[in-house]
Amino acid sequence: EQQNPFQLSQNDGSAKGGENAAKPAWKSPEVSDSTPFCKMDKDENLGPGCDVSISEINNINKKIRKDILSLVHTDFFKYFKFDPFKKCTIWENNDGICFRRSCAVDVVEDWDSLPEYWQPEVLGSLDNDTSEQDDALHSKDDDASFLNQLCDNKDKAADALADDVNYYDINDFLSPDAVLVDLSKNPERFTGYGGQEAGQIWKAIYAENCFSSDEQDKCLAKDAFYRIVSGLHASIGTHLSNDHLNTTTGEWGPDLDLFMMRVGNFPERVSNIYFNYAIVAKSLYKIMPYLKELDFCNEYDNDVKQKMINIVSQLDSKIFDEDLMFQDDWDKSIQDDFRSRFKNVTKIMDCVHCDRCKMWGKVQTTGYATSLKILFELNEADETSRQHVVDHLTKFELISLLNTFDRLSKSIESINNFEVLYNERIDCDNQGAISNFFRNNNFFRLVGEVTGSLIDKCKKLNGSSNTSKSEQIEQKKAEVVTEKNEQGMFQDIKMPKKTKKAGTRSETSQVNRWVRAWHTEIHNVKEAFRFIFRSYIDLPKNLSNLLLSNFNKFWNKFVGVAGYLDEEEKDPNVYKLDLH
Ligand SMILES: Cc1cc2nc3c(=O)[nH]c(=O)nc-3n(C[C@H](O)[C@H](O)[C@H](O)COP(=O)(O)OP(=O)(O)OC[C@H]3O[C@@H](n4cnc5c(N)ncnc54)[C@H](O)[C@@H]3O)c2cc1C
Repeated sequence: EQQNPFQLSQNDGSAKGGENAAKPAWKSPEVSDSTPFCKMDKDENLGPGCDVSISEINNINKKIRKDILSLVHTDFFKYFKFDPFKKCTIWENNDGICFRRSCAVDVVEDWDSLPEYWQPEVLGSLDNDTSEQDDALHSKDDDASFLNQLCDNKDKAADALADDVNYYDINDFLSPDAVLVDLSKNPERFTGYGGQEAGQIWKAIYAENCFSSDEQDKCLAKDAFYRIVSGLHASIGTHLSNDHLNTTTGEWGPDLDLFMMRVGNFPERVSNIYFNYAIVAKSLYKIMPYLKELDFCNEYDNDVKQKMINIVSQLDSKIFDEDLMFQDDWDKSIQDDFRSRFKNVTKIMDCVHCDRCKMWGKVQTTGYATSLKILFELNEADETSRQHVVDHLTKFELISLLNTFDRLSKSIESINNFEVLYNERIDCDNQGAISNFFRNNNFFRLVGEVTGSLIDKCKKLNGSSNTSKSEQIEQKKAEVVTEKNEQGMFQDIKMPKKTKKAGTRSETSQVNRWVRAWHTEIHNVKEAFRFIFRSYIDLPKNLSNLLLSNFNKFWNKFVGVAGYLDEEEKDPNVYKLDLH
C-alpha cells in the first residue's frame, strides 16, 4: 500500500543507514488520490532548533533566489580549485572509474579566458608580501595558488592550517595537482553515476553517524548529522531529477517520476533539504556583521559584497538555533567527535569515481563544513573566537559556502516546480477520465480537438514520450481498432446520396496522377544531376581521403598493427530518389 509520502511528522526509518531501505514502488497516482504535496504540513516547524517552517523558507527563497544565482555567477564565486587525483584513503581498492562524458569536468586550461585581474602580468605587479610559511605551503608549480587568497595578497589558507576548528581538511585545496574549474560551466546534473559504487560511498557517509556516546539515541547532534547528510543526498537527488537526460529524446529536463522515487516520496528527505537550508542560512546570517571586514578583490568588491548583503538581509536569526546543540561539557566531547566525523565525510569525497559528482560533492561538503565551523566555533562575544573563525575564513570556504547555499536554494525551487508538475498530473488524470467519456460518445468527439491538446499535454507529463517501440505499436493497433469502431458508430447517420459530381472527381484524380508522375520524374532527373555535380566537387576530398587511408593502412602494416583502421564509412553520402 502506498504510504502518504508528504506527511512530515512520519519518519522514514528505511532510509537510515542508507543500505536497508527498499525503493518505494512509485505508481501513477489514482484519480481518487489527493495531492500528497497538499497534505504536507508546510506551516509546521522544521524540527528541534529551527523556528521556521517550509512555507517561510519558500518565501525567503523566492525573494533571494535571483541574487544567489547572480552571485554564484560572479568571477569571485564561480572559479573553484580541487584535486580530482587525490588518493582515496578510506579503503584500499578504489579502482572504479566513470567513463561517461557526463561524469567529466571541463577544466580551465586557457589562462587568457580568466578575468584580467588574474592574468600573470597583473598579479606579478602586485606587492607580494607572502610569508615564508606561505611559500612553503604552495608548490611553485601551482599556477592557480593565487586563488587561495582573498585578493589582498594575504594567504588565509596559511592561517587556517594552524586552526583546529575546521570540519574539513584544508590541505585538500593546497595540492599542486589541483585543477581550476568554472563551476558555472559544469552544472550539477544527472551523470549516470550510480550502482554499487555510489551506494558504497553513501553507505560510508551514513556510517560516520555512529557517535561513541552512550546516550547517542537522545543526542541532538547525531540527529543533526544525519539530517545534514540526508539533506545533501536528497539535494543531489533533486538536481539529478531536475536536470535529467531523457535518453529517448536526447533532451535534458525534469523527470517527475524519478524525483518522486528518490525524494518526493520521502517527506523526511524533503524536510532535510529545508533543514540544511536553515543551517547554511544561519551561518551566513552570523557572519553578516563581519562581511565588511572580509577582503574581496577591489575590482569586484562592491558588486559581490552588495549582493551578499541583499541576500543576508532577508534572513533571520531564528531560522536555526545552534546554541541548542552543544550546551555542556558532555556535549563538548560530542562536538569534537562531530567535527572529526564530518571531516571524514569530506575525505570520502576523494573516493567518488565520477569527477563531476566528486567536484560538487567537495564543494558542498566543504560548504557544510564552513557552515558548521561558523555556527559551532564562532562565539560573537569572544574576540579570540572571532579572530579564529572570521579572520581566517579562506576563499575556498566562502566559495563553497555560497555555492552550497545556491544548490539548496535551487533544490527548493525545483521541489516547488515538481509540486506544480505533480498537481498538473493529478488534474490530467481527472481530465483523462472525462476525456475517455468524450472519446466514446459521438457528439463529444466533435469537440475532441479541444480536449486533444490537453490529452497530449497530459501524455507528456505522464512520460508517455518514453514508451518503447512495442508499446508504440500496441498503441497504434489500438488506435486503428478504435478508428474502425468509430466508423461503425457513424453508420446510423443517414448521408445524402452521391451526385454526378462524384464522377468528375475520379477524372480529376486521373489528371492529378499524371501531374504527380511528371513532378516525380523532374525531381529524379534533378537529383541525378545534383549527384553527378556533387561527385565532381567531392572528387579532390575523396581522392585525398583514399590516399590518406591507404597511407594509414600501409603505415599500420609497417608498424605491425594491420587492420587497425576501421574501414566502414562513418557518414556516407546518401542520395534519396523519389520513387513514388
Ligand atoms: C558524493 C556523490 C555525489 C553524487 N553526485 C551525483 C550527480 O551530480 N549526478 C548524478 O547523476 N549522480 C550523482 N551521484 C549518484 C547518486 O547520488 C545516486 O547514488 C545514484 O543516482 C544511484 O541512486 P540509487 O537510487 O541507486 O540510490 P542512492 O541515491 O545511491 O542511495 C542509496 C540508498 O540510500 C538511501 N537514501 C537515498 N536517498 C536518501 C536520503 N536523502 N536520505 C537518506 N537515505 C537515502 C536509500 O535507501 C537508497 O537505496 C552522486 C553520488 C555521490 C556519492
